[in-house]
Amino acid sequence: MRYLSTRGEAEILGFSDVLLKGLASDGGLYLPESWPSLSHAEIEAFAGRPYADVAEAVFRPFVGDDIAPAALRAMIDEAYRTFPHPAVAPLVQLGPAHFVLELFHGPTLAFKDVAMQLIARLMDHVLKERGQRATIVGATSGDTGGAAIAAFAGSERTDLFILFPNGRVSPVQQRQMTTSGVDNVHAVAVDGHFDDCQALVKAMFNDRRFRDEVALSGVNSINWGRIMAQIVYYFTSAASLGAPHRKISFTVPTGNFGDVFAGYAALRMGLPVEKLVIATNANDILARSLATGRYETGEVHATMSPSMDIQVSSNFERLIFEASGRDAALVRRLMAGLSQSGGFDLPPELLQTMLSTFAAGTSDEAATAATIRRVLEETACLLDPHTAVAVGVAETTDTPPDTAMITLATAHPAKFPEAVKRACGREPALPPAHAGLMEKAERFDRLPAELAAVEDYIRARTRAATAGARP
Ligand SMILES: Cc1ncc(COP(=O)(O)O)c(C=O)c1O
Ligand SMILES: N[C@@H](CCOP(=O)(O)O)C(=O)O
Repeated sequence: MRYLSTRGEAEILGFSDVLLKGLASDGGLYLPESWPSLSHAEIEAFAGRPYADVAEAVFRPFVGDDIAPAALRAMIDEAYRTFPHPAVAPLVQLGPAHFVLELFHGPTLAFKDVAMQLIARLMDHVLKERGQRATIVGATSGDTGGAAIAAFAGSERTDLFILFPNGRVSPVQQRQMTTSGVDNVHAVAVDGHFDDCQALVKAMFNDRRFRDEVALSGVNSINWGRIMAQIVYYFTSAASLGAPHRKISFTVPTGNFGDVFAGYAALRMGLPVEKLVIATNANDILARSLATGRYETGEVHATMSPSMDIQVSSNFERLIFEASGRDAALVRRLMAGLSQSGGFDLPPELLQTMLSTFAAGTSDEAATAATIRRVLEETACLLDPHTAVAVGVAETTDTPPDTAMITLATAHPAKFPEAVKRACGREPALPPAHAGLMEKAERFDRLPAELAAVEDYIRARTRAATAGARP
């Protein structure tokens, strides 16, 4: 499989190069040249199969010949053995036709583990085969950082730098990033919000000299590998509820648009999906864009679902590319508008195409707290605030009676104990495997949201600059 950039001006690459590269050299995001397709018979046969079997079937066409089948399978098995739940991503029934897909059974209790456990292994494998090292940077609003640190901690071939917004992540999220105690991991508290961290990461990729000097790589969902890994659970969950013969919709709590774009990718691969419902908190840029056709960034609001406190939703660019019939010139024009004036208008026919697949809704703070309270009373299920945003939106979305709704549960409630307690009076405890996290000593540095300061910091600490860096 070959991959091309949404902006149409970067070199076309194979899977391993795309994995290491992260962002395309023209500032765009990589997508497969064509969508592999799975037949209805193949999808039906996923029901009841081990998660790793489905993952292998989904990844194979994307990986192509770049990684030997046995090595790929071994990495998949290892990655999903880190999930103590035998189903990896189990479904829990909330109502007659409403199910919650629990994606938080991995090492850091958030859905990011599903992809991160795999791509850390894939990257290490490719780097080892090539005899290279890489410097990995990531921006986080709380969960990507912890998941990346858990996945890359101790890796011989990578140095990992995670930028998180100072004071804007939950205490559990912060400890997951600052207590690893390993030398190849650097947690950095940036004076700003998530969008500043993400802008710094993109600016580092666009600084060619720096990028080459430190052999830069990225693990945010701008990296195609992240999206690929997240496609699997759309297939496992839908098949277990009767797809392709039963109608299924998904509601996805959304920030950077990576997770819901993985659902769109599953649809493009042949999974029949009625609707993909985008659920946002008060940072409702995506819901507003679909309602008005105007994508307009504004103030970031701090909410009880901090991982979704995002305005610049990177993967929306991938959807613009796909829904416009792969019009790279349009993507370039809209993205130029975004950087020049903070917004752009979606052409009306593009908006209509998006609306044929997507719907969107917003849950404000009061509604989210009420959802946590009500679901606990009615089902004894304790939701984290991100999942509660999505459950609230799913319940207010028009769903035909013959359609099952799957809402993605993206984090364990114990990552946000204060917010959950405020909402329903019950403070969720961390699972036993995480006992002691809050007592561990923290190690992190604090930096201004300035490119030069962050680049100097990384330069001084990366080992890729000195040994076998990628050319
Ligand atoms: C718990 C949680 N839910 C939802 C999201 C939104 O996912 P995405 O950015 O892929 O839209 C994130 C982070 O982005 C998250 O950490
Ligand atoms: N919510 C994320 C933000 C980064 O998103 P990503 O999926 O692009 O890595 C987080 O928790 O860090």
